[in-house]
Amino acid sequence: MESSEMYAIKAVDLTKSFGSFVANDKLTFEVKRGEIFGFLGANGAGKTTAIRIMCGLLEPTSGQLEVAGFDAFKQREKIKQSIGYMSQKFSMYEDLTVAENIRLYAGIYGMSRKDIKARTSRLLEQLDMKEYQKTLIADIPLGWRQKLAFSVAIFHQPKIVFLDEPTGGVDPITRRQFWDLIYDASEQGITVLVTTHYMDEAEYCQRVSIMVDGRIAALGTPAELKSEYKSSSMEDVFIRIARPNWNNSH
Ligand SMILES: Nc1ncnc2c1ncn2[C@@H]1O[C@H](COP(=O)(O)OP(=O)(O)OP(=O)(O)O)[C@@H](O)[C@H]1O
Repeated sequence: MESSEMYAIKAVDLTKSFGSFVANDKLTFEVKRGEIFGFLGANGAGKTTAIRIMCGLLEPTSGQLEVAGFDAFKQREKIKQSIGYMSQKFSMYEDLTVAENIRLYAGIYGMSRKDIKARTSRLLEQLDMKEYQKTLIADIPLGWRQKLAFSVAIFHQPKIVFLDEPTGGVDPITRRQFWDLIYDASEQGITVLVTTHYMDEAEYCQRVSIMVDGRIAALGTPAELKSEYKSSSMEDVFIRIARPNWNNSH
């Protein structure tokens, strides 16, 4: 495969089958370094499977994939060391405090105690959460939890962070604040691949792909896709591509 210096992720005909079922069908796409890439698709389209492969957790069936310069068939451990991951479904341990969660995750990611201490206090200041460091995660609001979970996922300064529906269930203002953190991370050079069901968030991405039934049906900047599908919003683009029968049945 061509050198992937400028790409954080490069997939060519990436395929994953479970028996005779093809969950990812010849995905070909690239994510540039530092890019904020939206990975969209209806439920069951195959996003989570692709993310698990890109995180080095699942071996692809065929095709080619490089993540952070490493081969997804042969160097899965190296990939795991180069990435961060956050999902709304599971993010922080509720029965540990804010500071304990940060220490736990940073330790898992192999950071030294000295670095953890110095950076924990900086992080809590940035998030305006210093006075909550001894508060149990269960006792802080969901939106704060998610901002903290994102900060923890990039605490070890990975090359790429994967966000699987990171803002599910939070209000629009908190979601906007969450996106400020995403932009900060991207400015620091961290590549962000994010899935979301909120189409206002799709507009915040630099480029998006839309998966339908295991295939990438569309890929481009939000402006390009709106123009291509003669739509005024990403919501409209998404409905046209991902739910072709939606207009007929509603
Ligand atoms: N281990 C597995 N064995 C068999 N089929 C699987 C397995 N994992 C996923 N699938 C199937 O692959 C398809 C894609 O699932 P996937 O979770 O990747 O979709 P998704 O786009 O992430 O959807 P969601 O947004 O609901 O998580 C589904 O039909 C699912 O049932």
